[in-house]
Amino acid sequence: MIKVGVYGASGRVGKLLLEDLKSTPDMSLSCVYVRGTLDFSIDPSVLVTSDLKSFLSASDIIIDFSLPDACEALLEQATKTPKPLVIGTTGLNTHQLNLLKDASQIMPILYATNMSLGVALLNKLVYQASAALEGFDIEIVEMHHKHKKDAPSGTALTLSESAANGRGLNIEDVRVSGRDGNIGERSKDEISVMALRGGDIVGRHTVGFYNDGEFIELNHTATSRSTFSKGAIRAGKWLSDKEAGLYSISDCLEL
Ligand SMILES: NC(=O)C1=CN([C@@H]2O[C@H](COP(=O)(O)OP(=O)(O)OC[C@H]3O[C@@H](n4cnc5c(N)ncnc54)[C@H](OP(=O)(O)O)[C@@H]3O)[C@@H](O)[C@H]2O)C=CC1
Ligand SMILES: O=C(O)C1=N[C@H](C(=O)O)C[C@H](O)C1
Repeated sequence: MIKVGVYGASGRVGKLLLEDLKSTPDMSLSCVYVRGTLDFSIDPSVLVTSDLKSFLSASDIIIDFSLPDACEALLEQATKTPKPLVIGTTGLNTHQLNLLKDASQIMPILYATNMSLGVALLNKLVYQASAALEGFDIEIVEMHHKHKKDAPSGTALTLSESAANGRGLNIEDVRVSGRDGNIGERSKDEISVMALRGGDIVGRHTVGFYNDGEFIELNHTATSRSTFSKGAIRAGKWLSDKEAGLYSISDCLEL
């Protein structure tokens, strides 16, 4: 039985992880980290703690869906108490991403901005389309619920990297994240990533390739947040016996 610790357990995805783990063979919830008081009931066998060291020690693997600063604290403690980590938190800054990479030298870490099978495939398709559709303008639009804090979404940023890689470009050189005012014509290589927020949209990503006379749009829509929690649990099972290293969702899905 793989003992799972959930970080961000009171959140939208965290709560689903607790539910989904109940029906997952070979895995059980061992521990949740909470910084305040728990406002829902939980099996008394599960350790509820606000001490990161105890949290890590009580689990065989950790699944994290929290916020960037919380993820940073987890990574810092994990370097002293290493465990396989499935990280789903988005909006990490450069320092936090570097911390994650460094930590992966001493423990296996699977970092995915989107845990769904569909988006993992979409990234491959975007890379191929970007390489094949020379001269087409690439524009990415993402839509999420009004509570989402980071923008653009981690998924959209990863998709923009796939698109840039398909063209042999560095995304940092070509990404545009907003247009307003008398900005002039679109430049040839720019890849725009635009964020819309509203209501309860779980997650929608469209990558468009636009040319004179035709365009193609590749779209993925998550209709249930369970897609992410189930995907993270699948990733955790896969990661539990891996060597230290940084893994992607494509590694886990063998895409
Ligand atoms: N990779 C993927 O497939 C997906 C990634 N995400 C990402 O996962 C993250 C969580 O999303 P979501 O569940 O919607 O967010 P929520 O805001 O609903 O949940 C955030 C969780 O993190 C906890 N948290 C916040 N700050 C801290 C802190 N400083 N220390 C400890 N815990 C903290 C919150 O606890 P508290 O109750 O105490 O505030 C809460 O449990 C986001 O970054 C989101 O973008 C979301 C969906 C899919
Ligand atoms: O915050 C969310 O909800 C989501 N966040 C992830 C992201 O930033 O890409 C994944 C998913 O789209 C939902």
